[in-house]
Amino acid sequence: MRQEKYGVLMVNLGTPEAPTPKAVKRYLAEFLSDRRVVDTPRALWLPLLYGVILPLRSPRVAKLYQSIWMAEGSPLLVYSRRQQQALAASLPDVAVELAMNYGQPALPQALARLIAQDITRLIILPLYPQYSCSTSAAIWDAVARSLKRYRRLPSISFIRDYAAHPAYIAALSARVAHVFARHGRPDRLVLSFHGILQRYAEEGDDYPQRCDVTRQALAAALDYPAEQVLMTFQSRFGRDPWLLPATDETMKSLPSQGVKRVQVICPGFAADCLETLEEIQVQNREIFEHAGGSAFHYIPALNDDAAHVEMLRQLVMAELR
Ligand SMILES: C=CC1=C(C)c2cc3[nH]c(cc4nc(cc5[nH]c(cc1n2)c(C)c5CCC(=O)O)C(CCC(=O)O)=C4C)c(C)c3C=C
Ligand SMILES: [Fe+2]
Ligand SMILES: [Fe+2]
Repeated sequence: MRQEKYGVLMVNLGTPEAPTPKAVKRYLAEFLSDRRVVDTPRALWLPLLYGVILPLRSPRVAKLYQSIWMAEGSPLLVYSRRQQQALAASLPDVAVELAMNYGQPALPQALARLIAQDITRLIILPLYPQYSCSTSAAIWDAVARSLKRYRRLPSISFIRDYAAHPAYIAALSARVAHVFARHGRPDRLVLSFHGILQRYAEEGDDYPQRCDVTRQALAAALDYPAEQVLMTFQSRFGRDPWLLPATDETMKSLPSQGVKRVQVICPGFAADCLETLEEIQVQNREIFEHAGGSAFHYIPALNDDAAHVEMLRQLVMAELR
């Protein structure tokens, strides 16, 4: 029997290299050119992207990145690196690489580093707990594209998602229970997930169902009435309908329904980033308070929490058998 050599490729979305309009433009151009993300015909989309969206959006979004930037860099990359280091330490005989699907560290080079170590089994671990065509499948495409240049391929496992994995739910519920203990139980626990186009779900993406699986499992783990755990969708982009209910509209309407105290967690984000630290913790807090809410607590992402790293280790171990 041949000796197996395992390699894990952890992949997240990607983030600009600097909080400047130029770096944000480069990042958005790459990300928003992926057909898995925006599938509008290129002849319509590219003039709009390069002529309107990138020039207007890049300077505005760069300012937002400046407000969350850490001493070591973009939070998404800082936390992802820490996750990679902790996972590598917990799996001593496995090569663990981190890649971003857009920007740095680039996926083709991370994959090349694994292949150079003569791995026989490759485990692709998208850091998206709930599958979506716009994220997880985009990683699948990128890996397949990169592997085209190699003559000898390893065996490959693709971890499609982990929306209801017991260790994921346990890590989330420990995070929430900690905040309950500190601030009391809120009137509603809001789970805000990144949105996608409604049309993608109608065409077969089971992302909203996977988000709901997480919602129900988390409510059960917390022994909390499922109807008091709301699922909302944030970060709307463009004019076509996105999944509903929208996080911002929900925050605007809850206080008038007597919901004055909320706690908000974003279970779809493995690491804190612009979408959680700015859009939720700053913008949505303001919306809620402005509408008459009295207490808004943001519950941080799992980041490099020990329970999160243990969950990632279990996901990988299940593929090693
Ligand atoms: C059509 C556009 C987009 C789709 C579809 C989309 C899906 C999607 N995204 C994430 C996770 C992240 N998105 C992040 C930033 C971000 N997302 C979009 C657009 C779409 N996302 C944009 C334009 C941006 C950049 C910021 C902005 O211009 O508003 C990030 C954060 C990156 C960071 O650097 O901090 C993450 C993470 C998921 C999970 C998802 C579908 C399920
Ligand atoms: Fe996004
Ligand atoms: Fe956003």
